Formats: sequence, C-alpha cells, structure tokens
Amino acid sequence: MSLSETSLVDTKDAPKSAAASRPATVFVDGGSGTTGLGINERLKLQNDVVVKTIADDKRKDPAAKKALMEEVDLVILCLPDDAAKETVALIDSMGDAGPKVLDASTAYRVAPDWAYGFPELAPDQAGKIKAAKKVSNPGCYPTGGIALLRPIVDAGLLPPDYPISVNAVSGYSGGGKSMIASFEDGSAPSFELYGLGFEHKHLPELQLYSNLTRRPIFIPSVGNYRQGMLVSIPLQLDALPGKPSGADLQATLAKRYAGSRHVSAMPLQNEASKGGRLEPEALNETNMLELYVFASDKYHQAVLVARLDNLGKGASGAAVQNMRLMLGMADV
Ligand SMILES: NC(=O)C1=CN([C@@H]2O[C@H](COP(=O)(O)OP(=O)(O)OC[C@H]3O[C@@H](n4cnc5c(N)ncnc54)[C@H](OP(=O)(O)O)[C@@H]3O)[C@@H](O)[C@H]2O)C=CC1
Ligand SMILES: CC(=O)N[C@@H](CCC(=O)OP(=O)(O)O)C(=O)O
Repeated sequence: MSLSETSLVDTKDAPKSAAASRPATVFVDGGSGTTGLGINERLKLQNDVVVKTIADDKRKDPAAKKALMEEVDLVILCLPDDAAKETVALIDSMGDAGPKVLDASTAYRVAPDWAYGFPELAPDQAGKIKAAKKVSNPGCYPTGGIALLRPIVDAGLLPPDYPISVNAVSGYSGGGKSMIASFEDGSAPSFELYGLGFEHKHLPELQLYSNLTRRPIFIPSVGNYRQGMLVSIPLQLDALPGKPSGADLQATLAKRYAGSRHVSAMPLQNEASKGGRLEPEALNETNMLELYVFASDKYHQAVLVARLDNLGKGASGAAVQNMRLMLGMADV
C-alpha cells in the first residue's frame, strides 16, 4: 500500500484507541494546504500524537484515504467544502468503526448533528466537543464575532434582534493558497472590502452561535499582510435597552472568560486610556484571542474588537485545541 507514516513517537505497537497511555493517531486530510500545514507544524511539538500521512500521489485517492482512516483515531479535514463532504461520506460508510472527524471547512458548521468547535462558546461546550464524533472547526471571523457577542446577548445587555454590524480585516492567508499566491505575485489590490453581496459564508454560524435572531451585516476586508485579524462591532450604547456602559460590557466579557487559557477579556479602553489604536498581527503564531471594549462615556458609544491570528485561534490553533479535547488529552 502506498501509504507512509510519520511518527513522532514509536508507533509499532500503537493501538487504535487513544487511551491515556498510548499515543493517539491522527490523519490530516489536506495536510499540504495553508490550514493543514499549520496543524502539522503544531503537532510536531506534541509527542503524545502520531500523525499518519498519505503518499503525495495518493492524497486525493478515496480508497487510499479510507485505508488510512481505518487505522486512526481522528481525521482532521483541511479541504475545500466539497472535498470535505466526500471524506465525511467515506467516514460515514465505515459506520461505528470509523474515526472521529474534525472539519475545518464551512460545510458542517451549522449542522445539528455536529458539535461546534468553539470550546469557549458556553460553559458546557468543551464537554460537547469532547463527547462528539463529529466537530466543525469555527470560521476565523465568527470566532472573534461570536466571542464578543454571545456573552452580552446571554447577559441581556444586547437584545437578540438588535441590528448588528460586524466589520473585519484579515491577512491574506485567510483566503488559502490561491489568495496567498495573488498577494505574493503582486496581482491583488493592497486592500479590499468584500462580502458586499450580503452572503458571506460565515454569516450563518455568526448569527446562530451569537444567539441573534436578526441577521447581522458583515463587511470583511483583506489587507496586504500575511496573517492576523481584527473583528469590530460598533454599538450606540444609549440605543440599547438598559443603556449599559463600556464598563458593563467589559465586565460581562471578563466574567464570561475568567480562567480561560485562550480567550482574554482585556482591560476597558476609554477616554482615560489614550490609546484608540489596535493592529492585527500581535497574536500571530498563537492560539490566543483578545477581546477589547473601546468606549466613550461622553458620547455613549462603544466598539467591541476581537484580535486573533486567522491561522491560529481562527484555524489551526483551534483545530489542535479541539483535537486534544476530542481525544481526551490535556490542553496545551
Ligand atoms: N486559511 C484560513 O485562514 C482558514 C481556512 N479554513 C478552511 O480550511 C479549509 C482549507 O483551507 P486552506 O488551508 O486555507 O486552503 P488551501 O487552498 O490552502 O489548501 C487546501 C488543500 O486541500 C487540498 N485538496 C483539495 N481537494 C482535495 C482532495 N479531494 N483530497 C485531498 N486534498 C485536497 C489542496 O490541494 P491542491 O492545491 O493540490 O488542490 C490544498 O493543499 C477550507 O475549507 C477553508 O475554508 C478555515 C479557517 C481559516
Ligand atoms: C481573507 C479571506 O478570504 N478569508 C476567508 C475566510 C477564512 C476562514 O476562516 O474561513 P473558513 O474557515 O470558513 O474557510 C473568506 O472570507 O472567505
């Protein structure tokens, strides 16, 4: 069989089960793409995980993939949506003996029989991910938007039908290999708004997991830098029912994410902070997400901002966090 195996520990006797004393086995389908490479880089640092790889000339061969998937505990899909659906069909055909699956594509993010892979979504979400056979890894922009919105909706500070606008900027790696090539060969513009057709693929998950009943307006943009993103949400505080202050919003986020390893509610930024600036690259190569409230008591206005690495907590970092949960392994 033309399958190869990359082992980061001795795998000769590694059984299929991911019991604590044995290394877990993982196959990254689409491992040479942008998200897949990021996952593989992270997994190289984890000596309790064995990554099984497929020969390059077989990487799109369903029979070879199926044979490999019979040997692993978990498959991570880093593929375009249609290819992800094909691999999921292969896994489904294996019945109960099939591996767990974590999908980085958009294909199953609002599917009711999949768990949404944002462990910080709610207090019980990590447990749902741990118990699930199928987990969808969140989109990069929704990771920031949901992290900001969900706690303040749940706390009753933001009505679920409130008209929300979400603005965002991403580095060009968010568009995968083709967008990276167009920026690096100079054919892409330096900066571009997109999503102006109101149909961006992240809107369903952004609305659903933020607990919003009204569809938000979402205007993403992409800039001429490789990775890192900001997601921002302006709010007229005196138009909200309880007229919350910026401090109320910050306290709600701080309470919700207290003790979280990967999500930080940052100190309130107000007139006294004299800052008023934020750049998108500070968290690159990390699995961290920072949440800011910029607020003006004078004008009763606020802007919520999430900062993350689109390839970290927005993709590969989140995938490895979810993988470890699904395999019953400690967070790193
Ligand atoms: N980039 C990002 O920031 C994020 C991306 N994602 C999602 O992750 C998924 C992958 O995206 P990304 O890594 O950016 O994309 P890339 O275009 O960088 O990589 C996709 C990879 O999938 C491979 N591939 C395509 N079809 C098949 C197939 N049938 N079998 C095996 N491999 C195949 C491609 O190979 P080839 O080029 O030879 O066709 C390529 O290596 C997408 O669904 C994307 O939406 C999620 C979060 C963030
Ligand atoms: C700059 C750019 O093009 N970004 C991508 C989103 C990247 C991402 O996280 O999306 P998925 O996980 O859903 O693929 C886009 O807007 O389609």
